[in-house]
Amino acid sequence: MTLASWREARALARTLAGPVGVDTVPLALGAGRVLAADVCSRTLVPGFDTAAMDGYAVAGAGPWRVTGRVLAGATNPGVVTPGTAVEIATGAPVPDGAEAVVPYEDVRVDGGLVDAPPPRKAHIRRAGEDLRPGDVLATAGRDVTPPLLGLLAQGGTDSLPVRRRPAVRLVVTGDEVVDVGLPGAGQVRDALGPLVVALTEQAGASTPELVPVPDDRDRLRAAVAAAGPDVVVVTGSSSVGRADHLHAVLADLGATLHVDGVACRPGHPQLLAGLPDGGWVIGLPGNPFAGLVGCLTLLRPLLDGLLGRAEAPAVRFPLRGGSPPPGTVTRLLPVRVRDGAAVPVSDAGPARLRAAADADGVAVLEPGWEPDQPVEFLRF
Ligand SMILES: Nc1nc2c(c(=O)[nH]1)N[C@H]1C(S)=C(S)[C@@H](COP(=O)(O)OP(=O)(O)OC[C@H]3O[C@@H](n4cnc5c(N)ncnc54)[C@H](O)[C@@H]3O)O[C@H]1N2
Ligand code: MOO
Repeated sequence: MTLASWREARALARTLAGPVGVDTVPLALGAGRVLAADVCSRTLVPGFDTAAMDGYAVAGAGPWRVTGRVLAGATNPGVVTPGTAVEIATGAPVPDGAEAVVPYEDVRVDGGLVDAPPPRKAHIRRAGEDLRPGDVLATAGRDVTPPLLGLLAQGGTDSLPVRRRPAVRLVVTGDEVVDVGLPGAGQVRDALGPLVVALTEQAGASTPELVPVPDDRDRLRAAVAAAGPDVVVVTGSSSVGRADHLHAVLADLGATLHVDGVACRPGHPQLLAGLPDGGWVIGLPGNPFAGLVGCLTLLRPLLDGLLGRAEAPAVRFPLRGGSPPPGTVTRLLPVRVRDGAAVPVSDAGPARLRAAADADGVAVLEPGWEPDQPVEFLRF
């Protein structure tokens, strides 16, 4: 199989998987989920003509005789006629006939009369000026954000149709990999476990089940084949070394390789395969920054597809620095975003995470990119 270009690999990961099923959750638990259907307003907002200031609801020109008071929550705000006013609170329904609310700061009070120059602004929010029944508030595929939750509440929503969180198993391979404390002779601390778990949760999937596996073909096969998850992510074991068993295991399981190596630096030994039972397998290179690149290239787009997430337009910045990638290779470069430009963070070897940890995301330098051209930016 020839190496896929970075963009082809990413597009394939995005489009191969159809969306998972739908959960219905209470509105308050909707943040961070992906909408599975359009949501419409069920009501007028504001629900009634509403005072936007504390002051006096008036009709005609002043002075006005004050005939009453109406506070928020009132159900019968009464009436004003030319020459009369009702004292009113922000959020209260305005009396029939009111043409404007004059804020306290603008009136002179003289006995039972208030006076002010002709109001220049009505300070009345009209019924339905924000939302009307049937207005589409959010479309399927949108991420539910805190402000969207507030808007949906205004529109009378109580529960939300969202995509089920995809289930992920994270298989961390390597005889030398330890998951706590300080590594002993020949050992290395697992850097990909925490990184992939966090990235998976951030993408909207369930917290992955983490399965450490030694460099053993049978143990790896069992961990990949065990039923349950939508996606199995395997770290390490993706290359051609004697202890790299993932290709052999995928062949044993009758998997279809959709991506087997990507023309990018770092992270070329990454793969995406489909299991006969419909599950997906992603192989990430063991070198930690290369593994992170694999997450951005294959894992995050695959989860986006499973979640039915609408594709966000690419974010591009001019790049201050960086050198063109060789030939048909795409280079992924940790960058900070400063003053509208992407600035490389130096010293980003495939095994090193320092630059990525100090960066806001990666810049994508595609084949043919030349200095000072804009680059796509992928935020962490
Ligand atoms: N003959 C070739 N050798 C290698 C090639 C190649 O094309 N031909 N590619 C190199 C590249 S590039 C990478 S990346 C690695 C990928 O190897 P694997 O995915 O098989 O991973 P390992 O060999 O198991 O480990 C590589 C490296 O990363 C360390 N590692 C592994 N897992 C973790 C972890 N969870 N946390 C932190 N560090 C980890 C491991 O100890 C090794 O140092 O292959 C190259 N070789
Ligand atoms: O590309 Mo490897 O994935 O450099 O570390």
